[in-house]
Amino acid sequence: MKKIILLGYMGCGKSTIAQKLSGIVSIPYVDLDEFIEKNEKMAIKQIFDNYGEIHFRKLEHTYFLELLNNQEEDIIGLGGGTPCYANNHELLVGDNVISIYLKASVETLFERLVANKSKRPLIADKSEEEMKEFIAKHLFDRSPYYNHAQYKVTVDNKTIEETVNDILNLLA
Ligand SMILES: Nc1ncnc2c1ncn2[C@@H]1O[C@H](COP(=O)(O)OP(=O)(O)O)[C@@H](O)[C@H]1O
Ligand SMILES: O=C(O)C1=C[C@@H](OP(=O)(O)O)[C@@H](O)[C@H](O)C1
Ligand SMILES: [Mg+2]
Repeated sequence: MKKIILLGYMGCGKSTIAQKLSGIVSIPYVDLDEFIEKNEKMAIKQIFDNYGEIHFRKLEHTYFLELLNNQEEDIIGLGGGTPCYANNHELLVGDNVISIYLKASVETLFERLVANKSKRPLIADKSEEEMKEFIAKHLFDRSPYYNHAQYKVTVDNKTIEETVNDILNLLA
């Protein structure tokens, strides 16, 4: 079976949608960040704080490759930065994967991230004011990587169920 890969900016819903989709189609899922945390026995924030982002990006690449090659989970929720480092974007194309960019506007991302920033080292220390500008610039920089995905699903103003339905429609 092909691996279904969900990607997109922090807060677009990768972890939430991967879990929900998995429950509906009865295909096991794995969240790359959770997989890293479990294997490294450390929270993502701690990995950043203790060893720095470059170390995290190396781990992220290694564990992403491991997940692509395992036979266990066929739905993978990536971290927001995964496609943007270590040529990981090249792994989003090809016959063995179905890659889906969950596309969200700056407004949607901001709304979801203000309430959920503490575990995300890139924004944890930013004020609300700083965050909006940061997200806008960062999303612009990262979009070329996200656009390598084979499919795109817009998530603005959609419930979790509606986004999952859109994904099911494109998989059908
Ligand atoms: N319609 C929605 N779809 C997905 N997530 C949503 C939605 N509405 C609110 N959220 C919330 O947005 C937050 C970010 O979602 P998360 O799955 O952690 O994103 P990601 O893994 O892409 O960073 C979560 O707290 C989630 O509950
Ligand atoms: O965008 C990023 O660079 C990151 C996104 C996070 O995942 P989520 O997108 O699930 O928050 C996590 O991998 C880490 O904090 C770095
Ligand atoms: Mg996530």
